[in-house]
Parts: sequence; C-alpha cells; structure tokens
Amino acid sequence: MHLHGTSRVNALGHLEVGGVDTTELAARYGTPLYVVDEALVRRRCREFVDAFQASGLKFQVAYASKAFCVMAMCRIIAEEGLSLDVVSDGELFTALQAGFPPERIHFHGNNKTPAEIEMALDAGIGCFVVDNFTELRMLDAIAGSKGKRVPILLRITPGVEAHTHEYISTGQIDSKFGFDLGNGAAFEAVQESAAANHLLLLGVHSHIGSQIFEVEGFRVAAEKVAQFASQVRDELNVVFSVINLGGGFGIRYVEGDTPLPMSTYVEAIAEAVKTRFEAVSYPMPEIWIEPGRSIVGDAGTTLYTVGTHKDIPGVRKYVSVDGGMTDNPRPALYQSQYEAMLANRASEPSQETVSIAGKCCESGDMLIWDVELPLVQTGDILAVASTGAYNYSMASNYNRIRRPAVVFVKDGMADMAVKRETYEDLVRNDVVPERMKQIQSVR
Ligand SMILES: Cc1ncc(COP(=O)(O)O)c(C=O)c1O
Ligand SMILES: N[C@@H](CCCC[NH3+])C(=O)O
Repeated sequence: MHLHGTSRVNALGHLEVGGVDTTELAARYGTPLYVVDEALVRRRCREFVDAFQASGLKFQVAYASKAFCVMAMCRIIAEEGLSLDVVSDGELFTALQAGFPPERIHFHGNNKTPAEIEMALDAGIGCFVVDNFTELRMLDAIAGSKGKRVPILLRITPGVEAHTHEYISTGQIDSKFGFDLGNGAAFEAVQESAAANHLLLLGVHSHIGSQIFEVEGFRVAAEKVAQFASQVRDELNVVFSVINLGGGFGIRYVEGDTPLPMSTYVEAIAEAVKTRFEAVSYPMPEIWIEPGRSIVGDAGTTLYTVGTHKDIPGVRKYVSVDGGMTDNPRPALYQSQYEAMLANRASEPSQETVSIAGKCCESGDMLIWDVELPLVQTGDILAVASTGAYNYSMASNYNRIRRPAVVFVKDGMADMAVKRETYEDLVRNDVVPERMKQIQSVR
C-alpha cells in the first residue's frame, strides 16, 4: 500500500498516521474507523492556494464539501482561507453550525428548493451557482421579496467531458446540469440574469468531470468559456468578473493512478485563462475552482477488524471485515479500486492474495477483489488507503449498520470529529404508531 502524507510504518511494525499508531486508534475508538491525516488536508489546501498566488491572478479555491462534510472539516477549510461549495441545506447547515463565514459559501445544485434558497439568502451566502431557468426566476423572485440583490454564477455545460486519462469534446447537451453552451440556453440565461432586478451576474461556472489526470480538458473548457465571454460582451455588453472551472483533480487510489501535482493543474488553468482572455482583450476575470477529492481523498484511511475467512480452493479466499459498502460504497457503485495493508503487521512480507468482503447481505459488498497481504488472521487490523473523499459522505445505514467514527490525527494527537453512531441513533427517528403500541397477534 502506498503511504500517503504522514503515514509510515513505525518501529513496532505498525501503520502510523499523523504520528499516531493506528492499532492504538483501533483499540481506543473501535473499528471501522475513518482516520483523517489533518496535515495532509492542510497541505493540499495550501498547494492550491500557493499555486494561484504564484500565478498573479485573483482567485478563490472553494472546497467541494460533498466529498466530506463534517464540522471539523469546515473549520479546517475556514482556517486555511478557502471558500466552501455546498449542494444542499444539510451541507449549508453543517457549514453554518461550524461557524464557516457565510460570505465564502457557494451554493450549487440542479434542484434547490425554495426553502433552501431562503435559508441561504437569510444566511447571507456569497454566491449561488444557478443551474437552470426555473431556479433563475425563483431566485430572482425570492431575493426580491427579501429586498436583496444576490451574486450569481451561471452553470454552463461547455461540451467538454473529461475522463481519467482523456477528455472528449462532445457538444453533449444531454445533462441534468447547467445551461448548454451549444444550443443557446447559456446565452439566453446571461440575457435574462443581466436584466433581472435582484440578481448580480458575476460570471459562469463549468465542471467537466471528476478524478481527472490530465490538464487538456481544463484548457479546452477555459477556451470555450473565454469564447463565450467574448461573445456575450460583444452582443450583450455584459462582462464577467468571475470564471469558475470546477473541480475534478485526480488522486492516487492504486498503483497506475497518475495524479499530477495540484500546482500543475492550477498553472495550466491560469495559463489557459490568461492566454484565452488576453487574446480577446478581456479584463482578466477572477478564477475560482472547487476541488473536493483532491483536498481530502488521500488524507483518509479506514481501519477495519478482520473477522471471518472463507477459502474456496482454486477459486479465491474471502476475508471479511467489520464494515463494507456501508462505509465505502465506491467499489460497489463505480468498481473503484483500493490498496490495503495489515496495520498491525505492516512490515511483514505479503504471502497470499485475498479478497476483502464487507459484512452486508449483498454479494456486491466487496471492498477489494485482489490484494496481497501477509497470512491474514482474525483480529488483524486492515487499513484501506485513500478513503477520505466520498466515503463518510456517502455512507449508509444499510442492514442497520452504524456509521463509524471519524478521528483527525496530527502531530501525535488524535481527536474525534464524529462519534460512532449508537443503537439509539438508529431508532431515533422511528415512530411506533399508536395502533401498534401493543403487539397484537393476528392469527
Ligand atoms: C459542480 C462540482 N464541483 C465540484 C466537484 C468536486 O469534484 P472533485 O471531488 O472531483 O474535485 C463536483 C463533483 O464532481 C461537482 O459536480
Ligand atoms: N461521488 C463520486 C464523485 C461524484 C463527484 C460529485 N459530482 C465519487 O465517489 O467518485
């Protein structure tokens, strides 16, 4: 397993993260346990900010909180001076509860409800990323009813779709997100928002995909946005002061993943924006981005306790752990791959290839199909790397499994950021209707 950030093997042959022995974490907090390497999260934040500062452009880096949204994380993001992207009232509530400065919050989503819009307006958030005409009109009306003028970006679909190793310029209009650039919807949206009394159009937003390992897709998106900005200026006399190029910067999960340094993405984006906007003699806009996975993904490690084994000679050996798709649905959803090691025997050589199964009543509940480990024994602590993004945030209570605790580690300290759910938490919102208060036999 690749050792990310402050992860290392200590003198006892145990995996250590943030200066803390993970076997001690497992003993103290139980398993499954999400462990977050705080120094690595902060380092990633700074890599983005430093690269933008070097570019000389005005910028905002907004952490896409969908990747991992808990109050402690919001605090770190606030301390690092980043902005925050939220896509629901729940993410917004979490950020506000954490004391995150509302003026640095950006609200995304293709179906913001009137209640969500009101909540965000009342909180005084910095910007709405408007996704469609229904929202545009509703936002204008609600802002008007509150006597406010609200800063917005328009999410456009630039017709660039980036995959891990390539991008496709599709001109594709079949997406639930955004105003299409190719069919004139984006142009109309600019026209309409510029004329709206209660909207302040800052510019446009484009997001081309996730877990991207090359810069070409971002360059092409910047080019398309610059062309559009120039057209809008010439035909509508509207000038954008902000261009948001979204998130999607890839990280390493397994060998063969080839992430670029975060500075490389930023340099390519800054260069493309400078060149393209200068080419059309445009006042240089602020550049905003919204990375999620690349801020927190490789800073997360999940610890599990190994339980049962099932060896099918000539086929495979299943080793089951005390978590699974409930704490990490990504292998089941996306066939995502992960690396693992035995945290309590981290310096022992590999001796067998096993498959790691979760404990849900579901054949697809597999965490890793083939991983080489020392001879695995019941009670071993299995560590799975790069589980910081879209794991806790996508966790479920399937099979009424309780969500794990989250611990932040740094400089030898471990601090709980989320408690493990209790049995009471599982039934907290259950209501037994009056007529079922007594269990009456019907036969
Ligand atoms: C609009 C938008 N912004 C930001 C992100 C964050 O992406 P990532 O976690 O890949 O950086 C996403 C997710 O793909 C997104 O849809
Ligand atoms: N949830 C996805 C990524 C979606 C990104 C949000 N638009 C993942 O785990 O990889």
